[in-house]
Amino acid sequence: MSLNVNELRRLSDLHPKPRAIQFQYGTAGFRTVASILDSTLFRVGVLAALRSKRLDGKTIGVMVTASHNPEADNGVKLVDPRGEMLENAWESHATALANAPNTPALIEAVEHLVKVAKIDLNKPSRVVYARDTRPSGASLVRALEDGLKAIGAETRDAGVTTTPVLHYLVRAINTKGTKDEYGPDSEEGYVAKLTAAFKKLIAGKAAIPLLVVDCANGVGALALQKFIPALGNSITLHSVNDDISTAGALNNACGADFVKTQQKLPASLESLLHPGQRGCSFDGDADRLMYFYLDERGRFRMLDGDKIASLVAAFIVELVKSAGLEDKIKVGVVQTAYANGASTKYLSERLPVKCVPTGVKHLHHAAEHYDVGVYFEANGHGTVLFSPETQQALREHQPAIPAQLTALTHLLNLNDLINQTVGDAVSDMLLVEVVLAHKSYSGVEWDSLYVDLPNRLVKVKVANRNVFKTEDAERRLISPPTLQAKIDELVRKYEDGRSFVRPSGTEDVVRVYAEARAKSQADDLAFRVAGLVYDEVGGDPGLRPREFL
Ligand SMILES: CC(=O)N[C@H]1[C@@H](OP(=O)(O)O)O[C@H](CO)[C@@H](O)[C@@H]1O
Ligand SMILES: [Mg+2]
Repeated sequence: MSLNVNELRRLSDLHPKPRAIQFQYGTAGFRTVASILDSTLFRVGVLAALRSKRLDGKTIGVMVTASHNPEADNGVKLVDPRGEMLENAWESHATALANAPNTPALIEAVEHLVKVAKIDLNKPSRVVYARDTRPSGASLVRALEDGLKAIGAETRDAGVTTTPVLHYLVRAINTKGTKDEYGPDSEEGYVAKLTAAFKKLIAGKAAIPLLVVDCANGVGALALQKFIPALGNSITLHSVNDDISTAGALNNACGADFVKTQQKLPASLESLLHPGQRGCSFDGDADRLMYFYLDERGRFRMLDGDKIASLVAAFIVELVKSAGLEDKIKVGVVQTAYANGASTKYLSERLPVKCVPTGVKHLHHAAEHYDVGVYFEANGHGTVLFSPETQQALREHQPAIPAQLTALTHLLNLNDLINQTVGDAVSDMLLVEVVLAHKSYSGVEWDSLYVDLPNRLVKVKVANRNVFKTEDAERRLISPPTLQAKIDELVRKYEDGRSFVRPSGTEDVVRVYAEARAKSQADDLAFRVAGLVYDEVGGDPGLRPREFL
C-alpha cells in the first residue's frame, strides 16, 4: 500500500496553513490561539495515523485541549500506546509537518517521514481522540478527523472528556485481553475501576467531611457528575465552578492554575468554605489538582503538588513497611526545581528524591526508575507509578501476619485507584482523601508536615529566550555566560535563599523563581534576579518593569 497522495492533497487543501506562523510541539504539545490551529490539527491527524502504523497498529491518542489557558486558546497533544506522552523524536516530526508551508510541502514532508521513520504503510492504523469543553474544540476535531481520514486510520471518538481519561483509554485499549489489562476501555469502566478501589480503601474509616471541588468551569465538571453517583455515600463532593456553557467562564478566576499562581481562594468559593474546611481545584482539562483549606482564623492555606507528593509518598512508604516489603520495594520521589525547598528537605530525609527538568515527560520517565515512583510538579500535576515488577511482587507476596495482609490489600487497591498514565485530578483527589482518612488528618495536620518557604515566580519578557541555556535539571544557567555567577552572588545574601532562571517551554518568556526565609525576601530576590536577566540581554531601559530591582 502506498500513500493516497490525491486524498491527502484534497483534504490538506481544505486546511491551509496560516502564513508567517511557526508552530512548535513543546512540553504541552501545540498550544496557541484556537483560530490559527486548523491546519495543525489536520496535520496532527496525519501524524497520529502514521505513528500508529509505525507501532504496528497500536492505538495512539490525540487530546484537543489547552488546559488552564484562556478559553480562546486551544491545543493538541499526542498520547503514545501505554498512555504516556509522545516519544521525544516524534516531537520534531510533529513540528516539521505543522510548519510545511503548503500542501505540496506537506506531502513531501509526509513522504520524508515515512522514509526516515521506516513506516510500513500496509500496517493498520488506530487512533482514539477526545477534546475538552472549549467552544473551538468541535471544529478542530473535524480538522483532526480529516487528517486521520487522509491516511485511512480506524478512529474512535471519545467525545468531550478529561485529558487523563483519554490517556487511560489509550492504555486500556492497547492492553485489552492481555495479562496487563489496564481496565475496561470505556469512561464508565474508568469510573467504576477508580470508585471500587476508593470504596475498598476507605471501608471502616470515619465518615469523610464534605469536600468542595472547584472544576474551573471545565471538563472536570462533567467527570465529577459521573463520579458523584458512582461514589454514593462514600464521600460527599460539592461541585462548584461547574458551568461549562457560559462563554468566557473556563479557567476564569478559578481552577488549579489560578489558585497556584495567585496563591488565593477563587472568589466564587469564599462564601462556601468555612474555617477548617478543605477544598480543591482542578485545572481546565482536569489533569492538575490543588488543595487548600481555611485555618481557624479563616486564612487561606494552599496545599500544592509538593504537599500532595509528601503526603502520598510517606503513606506508601508506611504501607510497604507494614506489608513486610521494605526490602523488595523502594519508593522514590521525582520533583522539578520549582518544588518548594522545604518539601525537598522533608522528603530527602525520608526517601530518595530526584530533580529533573520541567515537564511531565521528564518526571514520568524518572519515576519509572523506582519500584514505586511518586512524582508531582508543584503546580499539582502528578501521579504514582508502580513498576511491573512491583505489581507482580504485590500479587505474589504471602503475608506472614494479618496486619501485613491489610497493608498489602491497601497497596493493591492504590494500584487500581491511581491513574498511572498521567496526572489525574479526580484520581489524585480520591488518593488524597484516602490518605487523609487513614491518617485522620484535616488540612491542618497535613499542612504541618513541613512549612513552605515563601516564594515568588516572575516572568521576564526578552527578545530571544533561546539564549538562556541551563544545566543541572534547570537549576543553573550556562548561557548567557556570566549571569549565573551574578545570581549566585545575590542569592548568598538571603537566608535560605534559592533562585533559578529558565526559558519557559510553553510561553515566550523567561521564568525567574526565588524562595527565601521571609516573603518580602523572596519577592526582593525574585525581582532583583529578574532585573539582572532583563539588563543582561539588553532589555529596553524605557520598558523595564518598575518592580524589577
Ligand atoms: C513553572 C510552571 O508551572 N511551569 C509549567 C509550564 O511550563 P513552562 O516550561 O514553565 O512554561 O507548563 C508546563 C506544561 O503544562 C508544566 O509542566 C510546567 O510545570
Ligand atoms: Mg492541564
